[in-house]
Amino acid sequence: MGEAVLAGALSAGWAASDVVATVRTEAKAQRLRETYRVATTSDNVAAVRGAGLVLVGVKPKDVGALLDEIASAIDPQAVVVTVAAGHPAAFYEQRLPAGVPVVRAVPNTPAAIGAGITAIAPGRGATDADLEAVEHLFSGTGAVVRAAEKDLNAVSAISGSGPAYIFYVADALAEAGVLLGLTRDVARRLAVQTLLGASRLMDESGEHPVLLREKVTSPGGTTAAALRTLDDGGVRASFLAAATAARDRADELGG
Ligand SMILES: NC(=O)C1=CN([C@@H]2O[C@H](COP(=O)(O)OP(=O)(O)OC[C@H]3O[C@@H](n4cnc5c(N)ncnc54)[C@H](OP(=O)(O)O)[C@@H]3O)[C@@H](O)[C@H]2O)C=CC1
Ligand SMILES: O=C(O)[C@@H]1CCC=N1
Repeated sequence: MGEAVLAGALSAGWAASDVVATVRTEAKAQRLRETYRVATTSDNVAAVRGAGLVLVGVKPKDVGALLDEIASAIDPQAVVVTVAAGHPAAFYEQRLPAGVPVVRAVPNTPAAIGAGITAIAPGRGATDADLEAVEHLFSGTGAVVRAAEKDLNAVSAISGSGPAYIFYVADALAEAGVLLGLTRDVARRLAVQTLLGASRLMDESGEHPVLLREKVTSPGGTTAAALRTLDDGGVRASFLAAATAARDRADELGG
């Protein structure tokens, strides 16, 4: 995720010479230097010293130790942005020097190709100017929306995890094609292009998904037979339960 944000920030006009990426292996350092022309270091404390904006991109379980490591080196004027799921802004505020503004962000992996959507929410001390700086950071990764912090775990359940649900559907659809005798290659291409085309149609037509679904579903036809089977299998209810499970897990990770 951190690399996707890095790529997006550079395409939004951030100068590579202003960025320091922290890494744990020389192989990764070399790849980032060669791909993005940014400086790299394995010293987190040195990386944050003097930085105007610090992006936290480690796993939720590693955030506490990382903050303990870097807190004393963070410039009081810096903005700390975090993409880690779950932890509330207050978790950061308790561990950082008083007054350091925190902004939480929930991106998703299509950010890597500039087609992501990121929701951002301010912590207690973050100003509108801080939010604008963070909006600019993510603008190269796709759309950016503002949300209330209390809603971020729900956002994470929909758009943060959402790409995984779509890949799951793509895989299931392709496997269905194989079941019906199509080659794997053809089945995969049919599934992927259908998801892409349907997504673009929703976006470009602006029509509600229900209306678009009705246009595919001829009375007494083949799609109606398929959709009844999905309803019988509880697929819609499973999506509701899945999103609820993701939101609850984010609540749990945040303690
Ligand atoms: N993946 C997703 O779709 C989304 C993820 N998120 C959040 O983004 C965060 C990262 O997730 P993701 O990118 O999937 O996970 P990754 O494991 O791919 O990325 C975490 C990175 O942090 C590095 N790292 C770990 N500890 C340290 C440390 N102490 N100092 C410096 N670097 C460190 C790891 O280095 P190394 O490579 O050496 O292990 C790794 O590159 C999570 O908190 C997650 O909740 C949010 C929205 C969507
Ligand atoms: O699975 C996770 O925990 C992260 C957060 C949202 C998407 N991936």
